[in-house]
Amino acid sequence: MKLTIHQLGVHFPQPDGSEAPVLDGIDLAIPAGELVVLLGASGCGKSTLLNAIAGFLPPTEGEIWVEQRRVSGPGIDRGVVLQTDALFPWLNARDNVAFGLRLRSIPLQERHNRAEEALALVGLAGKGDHATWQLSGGQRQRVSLARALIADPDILLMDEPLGALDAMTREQMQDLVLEVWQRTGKTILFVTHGLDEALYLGTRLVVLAGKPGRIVHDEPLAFGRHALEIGSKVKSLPAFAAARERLRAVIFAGAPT
Ligand SMILES: Nc1ncnc2c1ncn2[C@@H]1O[C@H](COP(=O)(O)OP(=O)(O)OP(=O)(O)O)[C@@H](O)[C@H]1O
Repeated sequence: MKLTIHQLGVHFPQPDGSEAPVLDGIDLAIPAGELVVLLGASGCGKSTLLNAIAGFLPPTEGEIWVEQRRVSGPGIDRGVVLQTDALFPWLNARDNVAFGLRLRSIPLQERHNRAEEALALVGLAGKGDHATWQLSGGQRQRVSLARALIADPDILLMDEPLGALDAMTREQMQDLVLEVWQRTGKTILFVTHGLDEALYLGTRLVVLAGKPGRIVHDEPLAFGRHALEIGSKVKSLPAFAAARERLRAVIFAGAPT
């Protein structure tokens, strides 16, 4: 589903009664099926942008559209995965995944079946009965991803979902994100601090910088599609290293290009 952001601005009220602009003049059109990575220095407003798209935060200015529907709050067309998994410790993996369906009064057997399907999609087939404490950090994030996928949202919003994982698990999870993206065709907006991660995953890189945050760079990427064929060897390609060096300069300069 196409996501369109038009002249988005977000201001936060300050203790002295003034308003601090955090995002300004954000224009972004994301066609269906893209995997857009959003990169930028800490505090430039990446999470704020994601929260506004999720409908958790009303924009001060501008509009957000999913196809022809204007975003005015959270909706099942947008699934969210955050850095901390926020699983319910009193529920097993399957019931954590199925929780949203329970709220929508979907019958037990259907909830169960759909949760098992979602768990299989993230590589956790047969782990539905596991308690959350039996799961590793990577498995917990897989459950979070399954929980976001179970409602079959058109758009997945992922805010540093791999940020708390160790390096090896993080690499495995990057491959999982690519696999899920390929298998489901979802439109994904993926926030990260990691330039290598951004290059490895994205079909497009959007860089946010400044205070208030603005889009200072936007370019298509091809490594993610290539990684689906040759895996992490993509990271050893000279073109990958060259892109990393060029984009590092763009990001550190924080300057419009
Ligand atoms: N609810 C809030 N009220 C006031 N200011 C806020 C609020 N939420 C975020 N901010 C401020 O808005 C700015 C952007 O925060 P945001 O979390 O969106 O940045 P970020 O790019 O995601 O940072 P990081 O990479 O560190 O997660 C920061 O200066 C932050 O302190």
